[in-house]
Amino acid sequence: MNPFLCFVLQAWNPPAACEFSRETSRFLRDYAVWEINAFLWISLLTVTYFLTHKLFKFFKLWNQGSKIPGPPSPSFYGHFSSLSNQNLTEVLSDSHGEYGSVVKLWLSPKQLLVSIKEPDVIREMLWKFKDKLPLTEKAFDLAFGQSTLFASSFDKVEKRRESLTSELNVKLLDRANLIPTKAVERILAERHQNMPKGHADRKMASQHMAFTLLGATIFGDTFLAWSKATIYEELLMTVTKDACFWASYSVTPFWDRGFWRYRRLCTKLKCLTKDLVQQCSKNYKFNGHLNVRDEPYGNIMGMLFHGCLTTGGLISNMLMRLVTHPEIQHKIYTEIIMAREGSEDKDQPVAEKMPLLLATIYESARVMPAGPLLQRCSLQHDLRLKSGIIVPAGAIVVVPMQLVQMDDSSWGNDAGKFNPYRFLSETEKISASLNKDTSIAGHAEEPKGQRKSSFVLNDPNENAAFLPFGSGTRACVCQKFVIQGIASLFASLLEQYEVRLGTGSKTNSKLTSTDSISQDFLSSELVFVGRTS
Ligand code: HEM
Repeated sequence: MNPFLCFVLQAWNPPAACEFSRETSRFLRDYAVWEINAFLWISLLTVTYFLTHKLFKFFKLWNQGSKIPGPPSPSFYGHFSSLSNQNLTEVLSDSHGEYGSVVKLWLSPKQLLVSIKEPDVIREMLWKFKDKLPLTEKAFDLAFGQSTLFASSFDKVEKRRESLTSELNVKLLDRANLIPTKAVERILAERHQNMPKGHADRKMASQHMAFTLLGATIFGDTFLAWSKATIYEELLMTVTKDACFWASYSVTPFWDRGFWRYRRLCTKLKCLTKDLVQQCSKNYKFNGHLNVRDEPYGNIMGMLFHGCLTTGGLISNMLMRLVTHPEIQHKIYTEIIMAREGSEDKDQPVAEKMPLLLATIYESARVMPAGPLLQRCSLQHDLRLKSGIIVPAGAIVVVPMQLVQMDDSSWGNDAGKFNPYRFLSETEKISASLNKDTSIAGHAEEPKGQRKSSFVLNDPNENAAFLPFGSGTRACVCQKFVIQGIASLFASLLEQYEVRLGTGSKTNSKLTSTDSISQDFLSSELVFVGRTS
């Protein structure tokens, strides 16, 4: 009989009180032993289930991973140690060369990396795989707080992605066209103040331009008058620089003083963001992205960080290409002047009328993508690709951007050269009066005096290997908006200034050709020479 029932029945027999107290203590002891045993059994079963499940997942990953082609693991710990010495893109390039378009590498016994190089398989994967690596979400959460835009799981970001896409690409697109003029004026005025001779460090100047451009477009004119913008920019960059480091701890390092110092900087950044939003809401009626009642500040800070880093990178790369290809810079300038003359509203350049400028932006994004890899993972399910390869749940799937965007089979023999004309189609018109030479270095010149070549811009996304903004379910929501903003920025900038390389700039001595896309500037000082001076 159940000991508890015995206890209840005996409690109804008052004469046996002494016997009863002995019985009671025995009962309580038995009951405690019984409870402890039950608890131990349940714990044992739970731990066994948990470990078996982990072991099962581990063997499944090994089994399915071993069916994907790739170099053999140098040790039980995988390729990770060799990757730290060698560049990951180089290792992937060698592996793809030897094992085909889908290859695997073991990063650790439990971490499988699958790299895909074939554009059609990449498109398929980027549509099917909807989750991103949890580490990215952890870093964003730590630095900026909860975000519904940069979370790992697609379910968490789906709704906010949709609303932001329509907001940015419709309502803010007009502003992206208008604001840059004011932003550029502000940027150049600041630069004149700080550097009277027009000199500027390329990377710093690009980051600042991106920050001002994004801030002014997202927050309106008030941003340009905000007194704390400089501190905010510095703090944003400091906080984001260390986010991945602190997020890489599997147990939050509460014992580390550095961690608490970092947390204090994050709180300061959040306070400044609140201040900015409050300042701006006095002048604008915000909905969607700045309606802080239902929008976490994490989204705003995350957008500013990602936007500044990527847009700054693209602006910097554009400047580098323009100074090393002055003939293209000159042609873009001519294009801007012609677009201005043809436009009814002289203050508003129309980006569509500047195909060469747009093509130069696309080509700059192709030759130097914002990051080395596009990453995805499937948190729950295995995924079968059309080729028959099964990518097990939990594997990290990557696209090596440099390899895909420089591949001869997708871009032709000149894939390794900077050539914006690859995004343009030529339409020939006979013209005796206009006699402009539209060729660039490496292109056949046309007989002068008879023809005028004009160009139309092709849709760069027609080429499946064009991926600077990603593709598929988690693609960047701002492609249209960013391209428009950068085109307007450069239209204003190049109309007023010619950009040249400063005398203090040092290029990588191993690479001498100006056509080499991998040419790197160890330090690059730019000079902005006023067109009217
Ligand atoms: C030159 C500028 C930019 C580049 C090159 C760029 C590039 C990218 C890339 C490569 C991704 C990942 C796509 C993928 O995995 O398929 C991404 C995601 C994203 N981008 Fe951008 N981006 C730029 C600017 C911006 C700006 C200005 C904003 C917003 C203000 C923005 C918002 C986002 C968002 C919200 C995502 C996350 C989408 C998700 O996880 O679902 N991007 N971007």
